[in-house]
Amino acid sequence: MTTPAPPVPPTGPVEPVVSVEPALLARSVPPVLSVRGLGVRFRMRGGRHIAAVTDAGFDLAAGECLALVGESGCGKSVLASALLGLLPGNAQTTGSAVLDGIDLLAADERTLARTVRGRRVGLVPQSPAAHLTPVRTVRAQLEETVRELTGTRGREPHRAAEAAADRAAFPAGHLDRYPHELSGGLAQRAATALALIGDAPLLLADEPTTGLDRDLVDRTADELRRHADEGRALLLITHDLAAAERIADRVAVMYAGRIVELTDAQRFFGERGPRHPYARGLLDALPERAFTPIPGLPPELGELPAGCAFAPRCPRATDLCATTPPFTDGLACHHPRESTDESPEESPEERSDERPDESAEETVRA
Ligand SMILES: Nc1ncnc2c1ncn2[C@@H]1O[C@H](COP(=O)(O)OP(=O)(O)OP(=O)(O)O)[C@@H](O)[C@H]1O
Repeated sequence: MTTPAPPVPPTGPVEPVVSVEPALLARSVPPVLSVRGLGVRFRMRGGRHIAAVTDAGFDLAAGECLALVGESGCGKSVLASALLGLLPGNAQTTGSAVLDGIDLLAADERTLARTVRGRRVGLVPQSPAAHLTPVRTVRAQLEETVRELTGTRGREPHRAAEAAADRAAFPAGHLDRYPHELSGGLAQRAATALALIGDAPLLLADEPTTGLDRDLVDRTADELRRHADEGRALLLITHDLAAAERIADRVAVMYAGRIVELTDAQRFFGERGPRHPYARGLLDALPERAFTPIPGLPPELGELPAGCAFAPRCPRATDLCATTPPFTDGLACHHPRESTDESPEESPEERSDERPDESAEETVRA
């Protein structure tokens, strides 16, 4: 049985901690993580394949938060699992993901277990209850992780465990509880504390704010942002666009296994907005914006249509969309929108004439 979440001390209004500077700074230093042409396919019975991730590429620098957003089932968690070497046996990967000189896709299990997970890459998992060891208290798990990662003994693991719990807004009074005695929100915070404890240079946070109320969402998001501000890289996988807006420097939008747009968070959430019609649709679907859902459903990843997978739902689709748009200038779309561009009838040539010079923006593919 789970116990209800205890009252958490009010944190008061917290100012958003996002700024443009980290993104600009991030691009001037070598990336912590460099992903190129990442693909994950699952072999299924009868020779079928599910293309969960296709040709994903991005760099992530120290001090930077990249939010990976997109509808359920588009491949976000599979991408994170690939980076940690946690894919099931029926998965095949292509491409590379280099962190600190190690290609995470090619590394053997021993390397991943001993030098990557927890030490170089911390994970806030999507299902914290499954991630926590059921027969150990939260404190025991935190202290054990400190001992394992740092080799410290004596009082230090005790101190570090309590500090990590505090950073993740996990109440000290609950540290001696077992996972089954925690609410979903508390289990989430315990898993966040575990992920923060190793101070890994790369933190993957897969839906870290699920099950939290808005105050705790903000507090957790700000703690993750602080992790980045201290010089680490943060990949935030989330449905929560408000959390992404609060802390992300850049936003990568995924649709049917592909990153279709990668842009500055300021542009994405600001007046200019994203250029991909799907990314626009995600924002327009928000209750605080137009509250207009995107018509239709995403395709089955085992039966992707030829060309642009979003075309069947896209108001701007033309015959050209039967071919896969290349990913250039942070975008994979034959008919992108600009902030001043409201007319779907306008020709792509006319629109490209109006396009502002974005040569400074990162091109994802190598
Ligand atoms: N072991 C597996 N075998 C076959 N298909 C899988 C396997 N694991 C995941 N998939 C498929 O890969 C696709 C992407 O799943 P993924 O969990 O990455 O989506 P997501 O974007 O993280 O969604 P959500 O936001 O709901 O977590 C889904 O269609 C899922 O069914």
